[in-house]
Amino acid sequence: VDPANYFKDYYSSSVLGLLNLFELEREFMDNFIVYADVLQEKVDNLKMYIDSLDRGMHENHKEREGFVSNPLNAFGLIRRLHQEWPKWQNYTKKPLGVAQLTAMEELLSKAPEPFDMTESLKSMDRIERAYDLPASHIARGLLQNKQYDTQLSVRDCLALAQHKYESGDYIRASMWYREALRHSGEPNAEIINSVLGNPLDGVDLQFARTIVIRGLGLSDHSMSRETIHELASNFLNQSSPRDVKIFISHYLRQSDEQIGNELGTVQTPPTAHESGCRGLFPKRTNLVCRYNSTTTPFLRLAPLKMEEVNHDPYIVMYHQVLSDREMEEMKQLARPMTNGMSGSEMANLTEPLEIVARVAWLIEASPFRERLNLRIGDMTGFDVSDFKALQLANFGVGSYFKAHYDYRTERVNDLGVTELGDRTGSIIFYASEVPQGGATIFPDIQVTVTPQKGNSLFWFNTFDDSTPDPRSLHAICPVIAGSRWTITKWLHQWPQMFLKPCSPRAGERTS
Ligand SMILES: O=C(O)CCC(=O)C(=O)O
Ligand SMILES: [Fe+2]
Repeated sequence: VDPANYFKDYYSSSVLGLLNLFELEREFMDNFIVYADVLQEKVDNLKMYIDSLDRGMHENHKEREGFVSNPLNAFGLIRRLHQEWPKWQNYTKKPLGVAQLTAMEELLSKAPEPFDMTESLKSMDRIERAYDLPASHIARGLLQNKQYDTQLSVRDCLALAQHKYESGDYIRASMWYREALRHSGEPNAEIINSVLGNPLDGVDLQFARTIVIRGLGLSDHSMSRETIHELASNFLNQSSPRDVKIFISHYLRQSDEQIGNELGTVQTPPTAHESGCRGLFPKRTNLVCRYNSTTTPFLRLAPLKMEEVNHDPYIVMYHQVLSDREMEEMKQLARPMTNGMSGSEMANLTEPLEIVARVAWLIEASPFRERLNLRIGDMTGFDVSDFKALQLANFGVGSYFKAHYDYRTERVNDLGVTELGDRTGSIIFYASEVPQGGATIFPDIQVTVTPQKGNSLFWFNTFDDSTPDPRSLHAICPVIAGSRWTITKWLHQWPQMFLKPCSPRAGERTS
């Protein structure tokens, strides 16, 4: 596949793509403003001419007769209509801002396609669910405990409501319809709606339908989707618009009374995965920080600050092992990045992706790569000289990596590195701050690791006897805000033969 086709026109999965879109909108607005100015100038000119005429009011017949009886007025009248007005009429017809109109059309041909729109709806949904954020908070710019000074518009809320409705999530759909109706509306809504259409047209009916479907679904689990939708349609067909309004306001009053409930939006207990992302795992105690000055001779000179994250399986965080300069260097090397799929493959996906992020492999030697590999060797004691490539990843807003194992599975076999043996250990460098979300979690052992810029996380995926340790299951929670950069390296089994000899698993030791 031509790398140019990877993800080429899709903006939604990375901050880099969104920056391009931000530029696109700015350029569009620049042209829009010039176009509006040109129009304004024309309006000003037309008014100026009218003002300059000073023909007088001439309210009644007698006054008008007096006016045309004056030879100067009569002459002027004839000459104007013969000579001037045709020219002004021509002026009104003159095409305006043609260059801007063309530019705007060209810019819009690069606007996000439906696929991008769907992806960003899915991203919002992922964030909403993973962190159980109430629609009322999101709409007002409150994400977890952080208040942003941005709000969603009525149209934003409705697009989200419609998406939930279409994906069969009637609980969240009703929350979002509710937010749309509760919205105070935008200034100049009347003028804007005259162009865009009134966003609230038909919303009452759609909201009522959602509430009815939701109610029916909750009350009788045996009913099929078709039956539920049919019953809802029958009910609504018998209702007048007034009935619908009353029905909705009754529902709103009722759910206002449950507003205290809003924080626990959907009343199902969180999965281990969700608990991890929400930071709900029990706090660890007996873990320690220490300096590692023994792995290699180098560390006797420059000891590393290590924080034990988990004893068994062993997980450790190294503090401040990547400099700001190196992080910048890495981002330069990371272009162009792909998600490994072509746009049309992405668009035809029916299953959720395992990973939504941009990834690049550093295959070519560079001083940066050699330096990092040396450091990894120093930190972990692993020999990485047989597999020098580094993986760079950028996770944009809403991006995630679903729970997976790094040891040999179908997925890893595909990568053709199996001759080096299994991925005994994994190490990642957090190369950016992630303001919200994007934790690395190990749901089975209840470990959540918050990315900290410049730090590095190392863990074992296999037992000492090199068999897979399923407790190494891990995932990346959806990024809520920020751009998450990482460098990943898998540490393979065979090159470690003499550095980390296999030993029997603790439970199997016979003596
Ligand atoms: O970036 C992370 O936190 C983990 C990355 C990971 O699991 C992987 O690349 O296999
Ligand atoms: Fe992984």
